[in-house]
Amino acid sequence: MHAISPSLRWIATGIFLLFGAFSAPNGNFQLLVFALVMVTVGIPHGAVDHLLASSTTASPWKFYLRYLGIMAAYTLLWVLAPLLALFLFLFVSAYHFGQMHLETQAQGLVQKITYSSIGFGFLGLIVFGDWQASAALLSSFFTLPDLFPYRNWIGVGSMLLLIPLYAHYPKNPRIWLAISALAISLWVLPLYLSFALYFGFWHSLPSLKIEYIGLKAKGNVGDYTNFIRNLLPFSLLSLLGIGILLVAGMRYLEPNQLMLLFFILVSLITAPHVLVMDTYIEKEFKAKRGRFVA
Ligand SMILES: CC1=C(/C=C/C(C)=C/C=C/C(C)=C/C=C/C=C(C)/C=C/C=C(C)/C=C/C2=C(C)CCCC2(C)C)C(C)(C)CCC1
Repeated sequence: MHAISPSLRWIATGIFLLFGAFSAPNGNFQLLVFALVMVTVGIPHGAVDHLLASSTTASPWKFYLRYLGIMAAYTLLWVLAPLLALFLFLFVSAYHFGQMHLETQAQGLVQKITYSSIGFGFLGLIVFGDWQASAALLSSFFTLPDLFPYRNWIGVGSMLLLIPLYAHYPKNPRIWLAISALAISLWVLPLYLSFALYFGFWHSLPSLKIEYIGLKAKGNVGDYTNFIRNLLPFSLLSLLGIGILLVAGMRYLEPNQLMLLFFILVSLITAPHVLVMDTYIEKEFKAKRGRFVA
């Protein structure tokens, strides 16, 4: 996995751009690619959180109670204050995305702001690159201001938020080119392809690589097959839970509302997952300088 994933990311980027060019109007095709990516790498990348946390948590039961407790609290927040829950989801996601690009220790506030800036940069390009689709999704539940006229400026702002990532690699044109190519791809692709490309190949796959290397070094998993076997139980459980709720929702909700429900359900597992990864990265990468996985 270590050797193949960098080139795999670029092959995926090329294929997604071809998909985008030839299938843009076909919403079903986009959704199929999106679903495939979520099922194969998106959801599974969080499914070994219990193994990653095993070195920092005294008892497994404490871990599961805390994990499920955070999910329950976040569900309550969506019910009581949906807008706050959405903003929190965006902030937490941005921090987590940025952190996984740099894999550095968060030395204080500046580093945490750096992570968030990078994450918001990529999220901004994904969400505002196809604002029509994003707005349709969000406005199925929230009242939105008309941001379409500002879309290009927000795109420029998102690129500026990526400056800390460029600055992290002074005089490294190869990495700068990689960041720029990814940013442009995310901006031009339709929403679901853009999100699937970034989340699947630039976040989940590199995260799985980090998880595999770390767990193998500690003897918690064996070869790839054993790692995949460890990913299966909680991936299947989560997919089953999400699947049941989406199928139940199909009776009452419009397609865009269902899609938003999907993101809401993902946000529930995102909250504890980000905490586990934060603790893990802080501990494991103390001595290392970060790197942009290109
Ligand atoms: C271990 C465990 C488990 C499992 C877990 C898992 C499986 C996890 C996963 C995790 C995950 C899987 C995570 C994820 C993350 C994600 C993210 C972070 C995302 C983000 C996104 C966003 C932010 C979006 C945005 C948007 C768009 C794109 C469009 C428009 C709209 C909106 C704005 C929403 C269980 C629970 C069973 C049990 C206990 C233990």
